Amino acid sequence: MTSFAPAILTLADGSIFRGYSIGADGIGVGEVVFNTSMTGYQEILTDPSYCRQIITLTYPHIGNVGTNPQDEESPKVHASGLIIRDLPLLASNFRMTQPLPDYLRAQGVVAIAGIDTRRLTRLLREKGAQNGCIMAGTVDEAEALRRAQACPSMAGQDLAKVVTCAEPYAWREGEWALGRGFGEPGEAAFHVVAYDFGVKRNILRMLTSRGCKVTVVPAQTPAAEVLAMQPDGIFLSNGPGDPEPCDYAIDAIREILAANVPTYGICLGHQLLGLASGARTVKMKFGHHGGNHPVQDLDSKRVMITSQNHGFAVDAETLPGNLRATHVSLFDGSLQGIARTDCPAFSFQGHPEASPGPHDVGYLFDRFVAMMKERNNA
Ligand SMILES: NC(=O)CC[C@H](N)C(=O)O
Repeated sequence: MTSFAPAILTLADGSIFRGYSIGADGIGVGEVVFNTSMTGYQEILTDPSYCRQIITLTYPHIGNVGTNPQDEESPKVHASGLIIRDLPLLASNFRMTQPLPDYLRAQGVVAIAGIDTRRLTRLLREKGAQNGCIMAGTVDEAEALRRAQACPSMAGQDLAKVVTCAEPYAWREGEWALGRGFGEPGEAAFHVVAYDFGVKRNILRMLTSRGCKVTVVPAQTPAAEVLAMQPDGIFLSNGPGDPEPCDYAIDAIREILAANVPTYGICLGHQLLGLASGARTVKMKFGHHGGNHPVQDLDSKRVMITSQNHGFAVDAETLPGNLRATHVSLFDGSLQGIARTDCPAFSFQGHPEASPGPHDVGYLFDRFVAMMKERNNA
C-alpha cells in the first residue's frame, strides 16, 4: 500500500486546507483557479495558459486514466500545482504510460488530494481568484501562508514571453493532411504564421488538418519579419498572464492589421487583437475555466457549448467603431468574440480547438481558411 506524504494548501485570505501529496515534494505558488471540465486533466495541466496558476478541478475523481504522450498540449506541465478531491486507487487505460502521481513527480509539480474542492470553489467564486501556495512533503503552515500572501497578482504580468518558443519552427505533425480538398496532395493551400504566446498543439493540428502549412514564431518576433515570410494568414495564440503589458505583440498586431493580412486570434490572441484595435481589457472576478460554457454567436443566434480558460476579458464597453462584437457568454454576458469591420481579422475568447472540451466552435477555423481563400482569389 502506497503511503502519501502530507500536503497543505494556503490561500492569501488566510484559509488553510490540509490533504496529502500526490505529486513532487516542494512548494508551488500561483493564482488558484477552478476548472469545471469533467475530462482532460492532462491537456489542462500542459496548457501553457496556466503558467503561474494552481488549478483545482471540480470533478472529484482525477487520475483514472493515467497519463500518455498524446494528450500533452505542450512539452510540459505549465500549472504551478494541482488540487483534487480524490485520486482513484487504480489508473487504467490502453494508452496509459504513467500514472498521474508519477507523471507529476517526474516533472517536479506539486499536487494535493483529499481537499474539499467544493468548499474551495465556492470560496473562489465568492471572493474571486486568490493567490495560494501548495506545500508538499515537509509542511510549515506559517511559511505556506506567507508564500501565498507574497505571490504577485496576475494583473500586470507578461508571461507570454516566458512560455514562448526560443526559435521559429515548422509544425510538422499531420502534414499528410496538407492539400486535402485544396491543391495537389501533399501541397499546402495556405501558409499560416502562428505567433506563439503559449500555443496549444491542437490549434496547430486544427490548422494543418484544414490544409495550412504552419510556421510558429516566438512572441517577440517583429511584424516585418512575419510579413517577410509572405503568409496567407496570421494566427495569434492563447497564452498566460495579462495581455496589457505585451506591448511588443500589440505593436506587431497593429502593423499586421495595417498590412491587411487575414488574422485570427484565440484567447490571449483575442485579447491582444482587442488591445491593438483600441479596446481595453479587464481582470475578471474568477474567470472562466471549463468545458461547458454556453456562448451565443450574435450573427447566427446559435448557442454553442464551449471550452474556456481565461481570467481577463476584452471590455465590451470599450470597443472602437471598427470592432464589432460577434459572440457573447450566456453565463455572465461578457464578450466572447470580435471582428474588425475594416480589415480581415477576428478572434474568439474561448477555445475552438477544445482539448479538452466540446467542438461546437470549430467552424471558426473554417472561417479563417475561407478568409485566406477569399483574399488569395481577390
Ligand atoms: N487561455 C488563454 O489564452 C488565457 C488568456 C489570459 N492569460 C487570461 O487569463 O485571460
